[in-house]
Amino acid sequence: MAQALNLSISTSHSPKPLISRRSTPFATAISRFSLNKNPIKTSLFIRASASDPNPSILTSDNGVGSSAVQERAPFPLVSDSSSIEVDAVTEAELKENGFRSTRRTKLICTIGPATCKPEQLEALAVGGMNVARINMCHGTREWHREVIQRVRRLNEEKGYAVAIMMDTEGSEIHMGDLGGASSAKAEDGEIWTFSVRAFDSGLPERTINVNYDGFAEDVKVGDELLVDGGMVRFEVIEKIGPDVKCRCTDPGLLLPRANLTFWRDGSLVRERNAMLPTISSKDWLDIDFGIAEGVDFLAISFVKSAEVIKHLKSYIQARARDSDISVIAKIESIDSLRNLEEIIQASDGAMVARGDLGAQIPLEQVPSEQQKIVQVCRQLNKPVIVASQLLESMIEYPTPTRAEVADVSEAVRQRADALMLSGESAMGQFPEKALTVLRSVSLRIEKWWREEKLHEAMELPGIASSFADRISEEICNSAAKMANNLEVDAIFVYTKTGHMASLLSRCRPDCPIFAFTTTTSVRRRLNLQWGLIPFRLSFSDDMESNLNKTFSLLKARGMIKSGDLVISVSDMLQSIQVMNVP
Ligand SMILES: Nc1ncnc2c1ncn2[C@@H]1O[C@H](COP(=O)(O)OP(=O)(O)OP(=O)(O)O)[C@@H](O)[C@H]1O
Ligand SMILES: CC(=O)C(=O)O
Ligand SMILES: [K+]
Ligand SMILES: [Mg+2]
Repeated sequence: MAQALNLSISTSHSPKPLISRRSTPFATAISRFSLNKNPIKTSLFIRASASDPNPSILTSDNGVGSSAVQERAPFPLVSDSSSIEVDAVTEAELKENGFRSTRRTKLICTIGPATCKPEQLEALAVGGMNVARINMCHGTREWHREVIQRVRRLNEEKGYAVAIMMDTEGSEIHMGDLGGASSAKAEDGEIWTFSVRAFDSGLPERTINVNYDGFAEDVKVGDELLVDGGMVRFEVIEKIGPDVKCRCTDPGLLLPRANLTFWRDGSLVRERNAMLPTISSKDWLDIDFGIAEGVDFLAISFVKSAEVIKHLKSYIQARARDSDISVIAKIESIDSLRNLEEIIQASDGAMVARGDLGAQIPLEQVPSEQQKIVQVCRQLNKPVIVASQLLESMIEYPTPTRAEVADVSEAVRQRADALMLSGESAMGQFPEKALTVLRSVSLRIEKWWREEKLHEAMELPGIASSFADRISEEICNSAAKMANNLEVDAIFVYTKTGHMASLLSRCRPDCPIFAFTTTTSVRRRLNLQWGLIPFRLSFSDDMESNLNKTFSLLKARGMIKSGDLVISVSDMLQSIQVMNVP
């Protein structure tokens, strides 16, 4: 499709073009209609066939100079509005504040002891949690199953659409669980023992279990031991069989199962943990559990290569034939940075897991890696999550630091798909307040960027692997551009697989995207993607009737009103339609 597309304009019911086969640029044709203040209904049909590989675009405008829309197609008043499903929180938000102010950045909360009760989960759902994350590093499968069931129940009974993400433990080196204590303080100069021994009768004082049997063999006297990427530091002073004696050099709070890395001569010692599998035997059991429980996303810790993702995806496909669990690659190791593009290409999304990433590369390198990962994901059309320490101080305090707010703003400004709370929501004292901060900072920054038109246009390379996909991609790119130029209120997309919705999201248009999809699982998956408002709706191949149905259902619920300008696209009919809500 190297040459200019042929453009013709016709009424949608007359196959005879008004202006035939003229090479008119999109924008010119459209601006003619945008001047018209009568109800507008404009369609661009792109048709391609095997015999005619050059698609022709037919533009229909049955609104110009007449109120043809109402005359021709009176909209049935459907009283049964229950056949459209949307997240109750989004619905309320749309009713109160209209299209423009809906939040585009999605929010994920890690669920832990501070947020696992039904009323706590509901408070997070009301506060805008789009995805609940459970971390298999902590708690039992029973505990996690209970959380999943509570979230499901909330969705069913109260109309939320919270998706579930299960995060694997991965087989990096972790501390044990501190013998039941919720934390332990390590003071400067104290001597602590890190041991691979199993202690039957409780942990001796200042002793930490290590989960990796090779630990005592691998470390050397003089190595630096970093807990949680440097939150606490030790120096190895002596090895006695399975025990490693260390002196605390940077005091701080030790948390159960915190990650451990060791450094020698200023660089990370990775030979040994490079030998550990990305997905441990425990992880495989957890993954089976996740598949059985029907989680929406599997986040894989310490991914090193695309191979492991492909392997896992084929496993999921064999185990859960009808399910479409998305696999999210967590970028948190040196290897994952090295193989970034192929890992992201193989995955359904990625997470910038800054906690462990900051333990593997110098901290000052994390921001540029974050920006790069966000950019690669956007180019490859994969959702991206920015995670860890966004509001770390809110684990203890009710207000964030200015620096934390600046960090959240930067992730929103980069237009990451989603932001994630970890300890802030899992075990912090102010989970709801932390979520409120993410929400209000997202809204404010998104608004500022739209108003000031500050977003730089990102070069979006073609990613389609077939000609049909390429048409979808062109349609979405054009629809998003038109939406910005015409300042429409919303883009509607009718999509069975969610693909067209994600292509639109990738363009990061100024208006929200209403994504109509037929299945609950696709709808929940779209929850992770920037700017999408997912609805479940049964629809047919007849776009005219789909639109009529949608308009009446949404109007009946007060979510749109007459005169709103929308652009609609679908993956059944390759067309772009522009119209006022009748
Ligand atoms: N299910 C849980 N049960 C108990 N504590 C939890 C649970 N989930 C999280 N936490 C607590 O919240 C903290 C932050 O959670 P987070 O998910 O970021 O884990 P993490 O240990 O930092 O590891 P990861 O690198 O996998 O994110 C944990 O260190 C732990 O103390
Ligand atoms: C989220 C996570 O795993 C990390 O930041 O390390
Ligand atoms: K994890
Ligand atoms: Mg991690």
